Amino acid sequence: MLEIKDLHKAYGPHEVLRGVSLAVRPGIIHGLVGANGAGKTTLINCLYGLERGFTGTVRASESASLLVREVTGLVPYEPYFYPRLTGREYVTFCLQARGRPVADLRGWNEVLELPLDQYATEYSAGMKKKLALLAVLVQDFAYLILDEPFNGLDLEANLLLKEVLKRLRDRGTGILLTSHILGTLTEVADEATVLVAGQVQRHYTAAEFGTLEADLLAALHGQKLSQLAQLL
Ligand SMILES: Nc1ncnc2c1ncn2[C@@H]1O[C@H](COP(=O)(O)OP(=O)(O)OP(=O)(O)O)[C@@H](O)[C@H]1O
Repeated sequence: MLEIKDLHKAYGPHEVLRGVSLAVRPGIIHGLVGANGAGKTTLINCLYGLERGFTGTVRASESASLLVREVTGLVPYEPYFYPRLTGREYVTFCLQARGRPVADLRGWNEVLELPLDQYATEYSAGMKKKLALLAVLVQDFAYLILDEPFNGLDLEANLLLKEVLKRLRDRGTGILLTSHILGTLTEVADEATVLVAGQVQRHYTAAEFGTLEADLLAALHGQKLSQLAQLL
C-alpha cells in the first residue's frame, strides 16, 4: 500500500497541502479530484519523492526501507522529452535509468500504435501521453501514479486507456489517478479523494459517487449557485 499521512507542504508562506492523508491499495484505482491549484500535483510530487521540505509520512508500506518510486511508475502531467530522442530511445532511456533490462516494446506498441522511430518532441500531445504510459507499462510496476493521463487523448485512446487501467487493477496494480473529467474518473475508479484548497474534503467509495458532482458543485461554487438561482 502507498500511504500518505498528515502531509503538509508549503511554498514560502503559501500552505499548499494541509494535513492530507490517503492510501493507494493494491488492486484499487484511487481517483484524486480537485480544482486547479488544489494541490494534486504537489501531493503526487511529495509522494514520489520529487519534492522535499514537507512534513508527514509518505511510504510504501510493504517495507519500511522501500521508497515509493522503487515500486511505482509515474506519468506526470507534462512528461518531459529530450530533444532528438526517438520514442523508442525515450523508453530505453527510462528503463536504463531504472537499471532495468530493455524490454521488447512490440506487444504494448501493437496496442498503443506509436511511431517509435520518430522524435518524441514531434509527437502530438496525445501521442506524448501514450509514450509516457508505454514507458511505465513495460516496467510492470506494483503501483502507478497517473497525473491527468486522459488529457489530450482522443476518444479511441481514451476508451483504450480505461480498459488498460481496469485490466491492470484486476491484476492487482494499485493506481492513483487524477482527472478533471469527472465522468471518466468515476467510470474507472473504485474510490476517490476530493482535495479542496490543500485539504481532504472527503473520501468517497464507488457506491457514493452518485453525490460526488453535486457535492463538488456545492464545495467549489456554493456562492455562485445562489447567484445562479436568482438568474435561472
Ligand atoms: N514550485 C512551486 N512554487 C511555488 N508555488 C507552487 C509551486 N508548485 C505549485 N505551487 C502552488 O501550489 C498550489 C497547488 O499547485 P498544484 O500544481 O499542486 O495544483 P493542482 O491541484 O495539481 O492543480 P491543476 O489541476 O491546475 O494541475 C498552487 O497555488 C500553485 O501555484
